[in-house]
Amino acid sequence: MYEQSYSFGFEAAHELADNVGPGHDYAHVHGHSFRVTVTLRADAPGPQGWIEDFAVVRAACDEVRGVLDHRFLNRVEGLERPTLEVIARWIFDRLSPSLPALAGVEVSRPSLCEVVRYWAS
Ligand SMILES: Nc1nc2c(c(=O)[nH]1)N=C([C@H](O)[C@H](O)COP(=O)(O)OP(=O)(O)OP(=O)(O)O)CN2
Ligand SMILES: [Zn+2]
Repeated sequence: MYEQSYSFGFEAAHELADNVGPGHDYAHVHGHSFRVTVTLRADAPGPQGWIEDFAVVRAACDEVRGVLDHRFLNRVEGLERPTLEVIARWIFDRLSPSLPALAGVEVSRPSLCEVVRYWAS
């Protein structure tokens, strides 16, 4: 089994007012630095000797980063409730058409030691 990973970061704001009571810290608009790691998996490399060209992975991730970086996530379609869990699944669904070997997406806030992983079952 082979795995290939690529990471990128983005900065964004959000609020989670629907998850908590009024006045709770999460209900106020606030920002985080997010770190994303996407993992591709294959039993064996393809005929070119790789799972996927890193340039292809980077280009797909750049497109996603462009939608998320310096944005208010609640206003991004599909991210109306922007928890790490929802963000991980949103990124997976956005990348999987162009990265067929995509196995999972990890989204973390390194400064808070908080990590969520979504894996295709
Ligand atoms: N399972 C999850 N739990 C929480 C999520 C999440 O996405 N998945 N998100 C949050 C909020 O985004 C919250 O803002 C996270 O911050 P928190 O852990 O409370 O840390 P602080 O904001 O207190 O850290 P600072 O040092 O003040 O930035 C909560 N839970
Ligand atoms: Zn938050």
